[in-house]
Amino acid sequence: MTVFASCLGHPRIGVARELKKALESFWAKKSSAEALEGVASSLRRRHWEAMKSAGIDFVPSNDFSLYDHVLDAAVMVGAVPARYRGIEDRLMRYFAMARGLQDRGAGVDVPALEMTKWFDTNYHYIVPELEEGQAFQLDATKLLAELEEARALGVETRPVILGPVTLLLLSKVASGGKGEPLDHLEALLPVYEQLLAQLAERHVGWVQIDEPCLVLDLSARARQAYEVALKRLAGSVRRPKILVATYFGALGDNLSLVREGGCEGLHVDLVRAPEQLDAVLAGLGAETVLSVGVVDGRNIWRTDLDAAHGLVLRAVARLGAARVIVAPSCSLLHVPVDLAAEKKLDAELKGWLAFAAQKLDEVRALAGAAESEQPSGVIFEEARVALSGRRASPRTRNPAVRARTAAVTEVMKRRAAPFADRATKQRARFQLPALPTTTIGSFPQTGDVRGARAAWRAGKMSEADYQEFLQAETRRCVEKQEALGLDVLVHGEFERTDMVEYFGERLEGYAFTENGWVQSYGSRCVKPPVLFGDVVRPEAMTVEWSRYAQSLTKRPMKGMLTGPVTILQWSFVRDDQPRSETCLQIALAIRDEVVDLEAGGIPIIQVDEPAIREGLPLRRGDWAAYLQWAVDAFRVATSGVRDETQIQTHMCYSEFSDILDSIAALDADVLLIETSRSRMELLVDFGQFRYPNDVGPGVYDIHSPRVPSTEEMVELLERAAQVLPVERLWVNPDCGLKTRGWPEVEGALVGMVEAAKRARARLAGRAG
Ligand SMILES: Nc1nc2c(c(=O)[nH]1)N[C@@H](CNc1ccc(C(=O)N[C@@H](CCC(=O)N[C@@H](CCC(=O)N[C@@H](CCC(=O)O)C(=O)O)C(=O)O)C(=O)O)cc1)CN2
Ligand code: MET
Ligand SMILES: [Zn+2]
Repeated sequence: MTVFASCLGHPRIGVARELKKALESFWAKKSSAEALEGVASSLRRRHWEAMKSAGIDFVPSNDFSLYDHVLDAAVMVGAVPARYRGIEDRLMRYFAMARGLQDRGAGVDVPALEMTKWFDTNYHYIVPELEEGQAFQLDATKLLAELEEARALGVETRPVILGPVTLLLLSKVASGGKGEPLDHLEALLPVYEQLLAQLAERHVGWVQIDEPCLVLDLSARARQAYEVALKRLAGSVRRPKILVATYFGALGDNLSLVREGGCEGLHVDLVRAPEQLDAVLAGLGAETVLSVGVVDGRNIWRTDLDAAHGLVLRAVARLGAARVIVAPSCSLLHVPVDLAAEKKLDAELKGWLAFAAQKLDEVRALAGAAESEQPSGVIFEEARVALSGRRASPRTRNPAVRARTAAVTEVMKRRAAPFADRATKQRARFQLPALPTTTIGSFPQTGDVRGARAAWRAGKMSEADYQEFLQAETRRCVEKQEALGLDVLVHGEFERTDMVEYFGERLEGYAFTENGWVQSYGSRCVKPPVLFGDVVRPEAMTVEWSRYAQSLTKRPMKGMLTGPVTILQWSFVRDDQPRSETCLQIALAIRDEVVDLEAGGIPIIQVDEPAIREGLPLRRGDWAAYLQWAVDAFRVATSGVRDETQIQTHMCYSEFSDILDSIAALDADVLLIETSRSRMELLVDFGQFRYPNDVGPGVYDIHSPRVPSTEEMVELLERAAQVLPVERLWVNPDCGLKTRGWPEVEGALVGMVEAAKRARARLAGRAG
């Protein structure tokens, strides 16, 4: 009997971001739908063949997506809101849901569906929208086409389907609608039953039904939904075998739901939650197959194969080889494609890493060795050598850094004076008008900027020319902001590729990749830097740029840094010590930078923490511990400055009504947050909570090229002024402007400055 190897999902963007390029070229009308489909299909082929030749027995299909797999699932069940239904062309309709569609000539202007974070990852999914009386209808076109496409290549696949309960739990009810998404379960289930029947008709052996919501704290209602849904799926008359896939955490109490459900297989994440193995083995149905996720699908370290093997062996001992499948912990969507594409990483470090291709080899090796007590073979030997090398390496430990984190005191976590006193001094220093205007930091990363950087990297532009180019961009940006009449300026971040990658490149303890791209949303990718050792800041990272920018203007220039929690969250982080420890090391490096900026004459410093909400543990019971160290890290990073130096912070994805006390505990002088898409709903909570410091509620959405009207922005400011004191309000966009073009940015900012003026006049009576 052999143990099978499986993969829950392959990265889809392509090792050279082929999909990104094809999508953007199609959207820019530079290439046809056929060309896009051609690239997509050759990527699918390449990925299937890679998995096949790695010896993976359960190869997924329908894990590919042109934009997002949750959107694919919404389309598959017919959850297409009315405003898109008139769009005839399938592909146009799909992208309209993903990105909105504006065609002035044709008089079409439909906004996109909302987008939000996929669990605690930096991947974003499209939020399905359910209408009142939502009728579902199966549209299995994509799923079946991919199944047959793989078959034509001689690959038999296990299709991946987002499960019905997770689909509903991730959806929202269209605004103005009543009830909650789970109300639609009864209407939705027949679509899944039909789909299963169609797959049975096509002799599909297994399907993978993803139900990651099974690792969350579930309401009674959601538990009941699982009871109903899993039984209904399992009870379908004709269907393939079902593997229920869970990942990103432990099943906990929800395990019984799966057992009662009666599906043939369960996948569990033993990387995030190895401790759940015993409970799962004890609580599994008598014949259920267990897919053990023992290779980390969320990080890039080479697997400790002996430890992973230990877990597999325990499962085999209990269940027998026939009931065990070896797998990565989750879809490989969250890791880069292939380490072999990295030519510049040093050999030692490279030996510590595994990207998707290498992880598949690890899965295969673990499956092959599942029944031997003492696994041997090259890959096990190499893993042992690499791991012991990594454990012993002086590159990962720096005594000075450790001494410094151990010596962090309570005083280092506190500004010298309370906010009220700081605010008085800062007001006297800056003399800003009421409702001061500012931006979040980045200005458009145009083709020119990226092109210059690419040329410089390729050695086609000299260092001096590149620096001069960046200075000219910065100068132009400062001039524009002055002309627009903004009150607090920024330098524009032209020297940065990605905010986190930029800091990773300047800190010791970090490595960075050439091709380590991971999809963030749609065609947008990030290259998370690799944090492998203790973090040291060898020299100032941003001071020269900020000083240069400040030298160009009399208005206050904001220094622009990324906070420790976000740097941690958006990097691939070492797994050999607690994240809290690593975060504190980063915090100290940022603290030094903050202090250097102040010494360099920068009066206001923004320390962004957009990922603080994303890092929140999936289970509520784990929140307090996380929030404690995350808030502490931010405070360590920002408390080294004088009262007169203003600390701002920025957060997008601002669903933090339930962590407002922690947001307040950051004690930033000014908090610039995303609020425009929720029409300031969040601020009501801020008002009720009596959020003590200054707030800049974003007055326009930067995710769309649409230029908002001035009146719209005035209205939002008036709403904000109803719940918070006018004298503590700032005026700013929702987030940075790097993904936008200059024309729309200028249009929007002209309007924003004007909106602030009008709001000042209207609200003058109320300002203290
Ligand atoms: N890390 C991170 N996570 C985040 C965010 C973020 O800003 N950073 N924002 C939120 C939303 N997520 C986002 C993720 C990515 C991008 C984004 O714009 N990514 C860029 C890549 C940015 C980058 O690193 N670009 C490099 C490489 C650019 C490139 O492709 N160069 C071309 C040539 C340049 C040209 O001529 O176009 C090439 O090498 O072929 C650079 O600027 O140098 C993209 O996909 O397009 C935006 C938002 C949440 N998560
Ligand atoms: C994703 S938050 C971005 C903050 C950063 N300062 C910027 O403007 O781009
Ligand atoms: Zn942001």
